[in-house]
Amino acid sequence: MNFGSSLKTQSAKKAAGSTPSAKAPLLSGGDGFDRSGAVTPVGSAPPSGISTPSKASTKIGKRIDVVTEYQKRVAEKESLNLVVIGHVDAGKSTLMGHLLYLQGEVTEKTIRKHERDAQKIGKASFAFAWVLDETGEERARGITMDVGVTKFETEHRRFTLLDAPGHRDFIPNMISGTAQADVAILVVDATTGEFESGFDANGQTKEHALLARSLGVQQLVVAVNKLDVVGWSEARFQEIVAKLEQFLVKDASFKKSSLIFVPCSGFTGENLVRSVVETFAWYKGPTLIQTIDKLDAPTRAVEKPFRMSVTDVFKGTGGVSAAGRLEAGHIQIGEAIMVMPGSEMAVVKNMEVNDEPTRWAAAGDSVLLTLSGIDILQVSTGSVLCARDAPIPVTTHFAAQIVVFDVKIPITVGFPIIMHHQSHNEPGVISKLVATIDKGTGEVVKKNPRHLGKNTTAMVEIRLNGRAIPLETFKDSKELGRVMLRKGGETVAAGIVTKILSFGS
Ligand SMILES: Nc1nc2c(ncn2[C@@H]2O[C@H](COP(=O)(O)OP(=O)(O)OP(=O)(O)O)[C@@H](O)[C@H]2O)c(=O)[nH]1
Repeated sequence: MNFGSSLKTQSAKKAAGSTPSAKAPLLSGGDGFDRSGAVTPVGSAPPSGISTPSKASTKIGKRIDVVTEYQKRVAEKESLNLVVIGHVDAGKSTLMGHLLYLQGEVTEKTIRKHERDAQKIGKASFAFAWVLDETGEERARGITMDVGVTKFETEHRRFTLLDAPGHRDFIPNMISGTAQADVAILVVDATTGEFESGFDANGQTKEHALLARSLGVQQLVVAVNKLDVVGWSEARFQEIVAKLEQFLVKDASFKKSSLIFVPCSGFTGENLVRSVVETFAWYKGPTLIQTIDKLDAPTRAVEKPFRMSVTDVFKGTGGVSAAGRLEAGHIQIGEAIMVMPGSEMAVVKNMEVNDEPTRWAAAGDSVLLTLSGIDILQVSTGSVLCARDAPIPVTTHFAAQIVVFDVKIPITVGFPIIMHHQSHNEPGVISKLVATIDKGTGEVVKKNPRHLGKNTTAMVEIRLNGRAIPLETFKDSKELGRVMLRKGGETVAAGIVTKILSFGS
């Protein structure tokens, strides 16, 4: 069984660093889910030891009208979750580390220290990447493994930045990170031969772009990076734009109007915040920072029942700390919530959004909650925290509409898969091929097909082999109703959940 990745905010990293063995999956020796069978009926009183909102031991204060507060906050500045994706070594961490430095989020002193330390281990060129690649192993290997989470602001937007790993071994982490994102920067290396190897069948450029689109990312900024290596060549930039645009529009279904190509160098900093190199004068468009400052924030499901998918759990001061993103609804200190699977109750004792203490959070926010009245074994990466009167369904059997990727072997009944959903990845099978569908009209082309080939859209049923996981239909939740199907380290299909066929607890 695999638990997928954990996304770590800076506070989560600090706390997890101080108690490394406290992460739920490690402590539980399994999945961390309660298998005692203890199920609390919806709407009933929480088990003893758990405070209801009115009796909570924590200082609750006045109840906040979160929807009004949220609207005020949005009017001031929109918040967006931004994931940085792309082939291994395309320069994702360097680009974003440099951008954070130029935006004043990282001090000169820190960069100089990274430069000295990186030089000592023969990796001088990684100084900016170390802003985001914080672990010893990531620095020693010169690759991102976990998804680094940090925050920064532009003139009109607040960003939560997710730096995804490019190496194919860490695609589950990349999926987990991208599932949290509203918009993406796809970084490609313009170096001769490097763009091509990232773009070919074994490269991650195409797979990351397809995954991002399938996970709901609609706006994509393509950073055509390392242009310093090719003498700021306009011809090279245009060549890459032409190849990528065709793929992104035709195969990955991005709207042409939602794609923006920005030439730059993450290493020299050219065109991140400003443009100074004379040989680059052919480019008259916006800088990277101007581009992302104009990205649109999606409409958030603030008024739907509360849902938060947990990406990291650790023992914090004063309770169990759960990091993740609010997919829907809102939450405030003192409120009781339900953890699914397991139907365990807990009370929100404290919270942080983007490392700042706060009293409330709403859909779209990356949050760190401190929960009281619950054991760490009952919450794990992949759990969904819910409104206690509207818990998320938990299932091992569901129907989905899928799009088949570039598969070598056609999909047949019994086809084994690893299903990725948020931070979960669970083994299962495609248990039924219901029908093939016309992608354009949605009409059934063929009932009970015997196999599904490349680019087919189809209705299928999926059965998980093990535990039940929290899942919603796409109709109920655009965020929690998407799945990715992988096999042998390759993505074979992406889909949306259309019907839950069995219910667990
Ligand atoms: N010349 C040049 N080198 C760059 C540029 N951007 C990154 N590099 C170098 O490329 C190497 C890889 O950079 P990273 O930022 O670690 O790449 P990454 O895409 O984050 O790598 P993964 O997360 O492991 O996939 C480092 O040696 C960087 O210094 C650039 O714009 N120009």
